[in-house]
Amino acid sequence: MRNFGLSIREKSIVCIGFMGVGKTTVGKLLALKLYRNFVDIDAEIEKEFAMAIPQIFELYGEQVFRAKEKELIERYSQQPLNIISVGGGAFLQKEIQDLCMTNCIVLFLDISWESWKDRIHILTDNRPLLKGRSLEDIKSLFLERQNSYSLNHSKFQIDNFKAEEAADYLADALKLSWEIHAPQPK
Ligand SMILES: Nc1ncnc2c1ncn2[C@@H]1O[C@H](COP(=O)(O)OP(=O)(O)OP(=O)(O)O)[C@@H](O)[C@H]1O
Ligand SMILES: O=C(O)C1=C[C@@H](O)[C@@H](O)[C@H](O)C1
Ligand SMILES: [Mg+2]
Repeated sequence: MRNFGLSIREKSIVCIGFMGVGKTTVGKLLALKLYRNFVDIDAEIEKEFAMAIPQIFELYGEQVFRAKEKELIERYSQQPLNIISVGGGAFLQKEIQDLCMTNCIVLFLDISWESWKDRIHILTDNRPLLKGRSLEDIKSLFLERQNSYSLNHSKFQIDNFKAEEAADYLADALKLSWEIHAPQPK
């Protein structure tokens, strides 16, 4: 699909960041606030395979998962007016970075390691890349991954925000940028 000519207001918004920072939770709330369609790429992958992510990894392997992740992001990133939450590993693929940076507004949701590690107990079950790994190992992954998220249009530090507050913060920032970029009357 070609989307030449989409204005900044029409472009889809993509939430990136490490596993568990709140892309799905905050993205869903943001979509409600902006009256947009919400797409969670992990959930779409699960629908396509009709199974949960840990089973996809186990049965088909990570490469197959990554190929489907790219295919779906390619589709949704070229549509207008979506709020898209991608998985924590999506930006490891350069093609995905390029697709999102070109077609969408990319928001990096960030929290510090100190805040993140308090969440670990609610995350490990559904995330195969966390399961069975030591805290030290996970910290290394957390730090390694930061480089892939450095390509973005805006970064939001959301450590101290509840999900609802984080969504307000993002919505306010987006509305402000849309006002700034609004066409001026002649
Ligand atoms: N702002 C927040 N404050 C506290 N807990 C939060 C916040 N945002 C999300 N959570 C909780 O953290 C957990 C992970 O959130 P979520 O699934 O949205 O992360 P994610 O970034 O989409 O992760 P993934 O990359 O694995 O898809 C959930 O249990 C959610 O309720
Ligand atoms: O960070 C990652 O590599 C992943 C994050 C999750 O959102 C899922 O996409 C999957 O568990 C892999
Ligand atoms: Mg998610």
